[in-house]
Amino acid sequence: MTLPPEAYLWFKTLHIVGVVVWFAGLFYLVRLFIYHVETAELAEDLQQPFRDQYSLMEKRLANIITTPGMVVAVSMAIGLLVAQPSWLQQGWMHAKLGFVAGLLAYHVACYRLMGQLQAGTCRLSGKQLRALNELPTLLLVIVVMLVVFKSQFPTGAATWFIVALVVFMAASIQFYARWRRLRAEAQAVTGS
Ligand code: HEM
Repeated sequence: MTLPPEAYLWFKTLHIVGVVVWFAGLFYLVRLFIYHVETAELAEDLQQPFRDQYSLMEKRLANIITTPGMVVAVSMAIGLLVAQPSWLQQGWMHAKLGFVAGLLAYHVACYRLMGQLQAGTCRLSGKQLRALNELPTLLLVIVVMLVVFKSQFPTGAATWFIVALVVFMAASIQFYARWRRLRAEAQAVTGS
């Protein structure tokens, strides 16, 4: 079967739309997990109602936005490879597929975490979840660089860029954790 020439551009359009929806879902999902674990800081009588609400929001976000986004992104990517199989002979595509496998593993891990949160068995802290939430950002940057630069991937500059990004993310998480601790201490002193 020969595909019409514009099929490739349709696959690419829908691939990019799928990727945007998938990432929007992944970013917001782990943010909800953070709010979910931090319900432990609320007054006793508020904890369960908030947990129930976050569980519902997580389930809907994962099943109605995140997973459908992933299915569109991956199925359109398969369409792109069928329309142009020569991509599969290029090194940058092998690297991209490796990072996408990592992203799929992250997607599965989010579902496992969601189950643990709903069962009340999640042992991760808000700070650990904030660090986890940075992982898809790194994968996004690397995959977009691969697909844009392709065989001209600037390995040296890209490595420095990724290292700077990781340092910036780690520092932001540490500063935010410290700010939260100081704010909690100040509130305990003033009783507000
Ligand atoms: C299932 C795995 C994937 C495969 C097999 C795949 C394959 C492809 C192919 C063949 C193209 C067309 C390249 C071109 O025409 O220049 C493309 C474009 C693109 N992909 Fe993917 N992709 C996958 C997953 C992803 C993911 C997870 C992201 C985002 C993190 C992503 C981001 C993009 C972007 C932004 C473009 C447009 C690049 C451009 O037109 O310059 N892809 N992809």
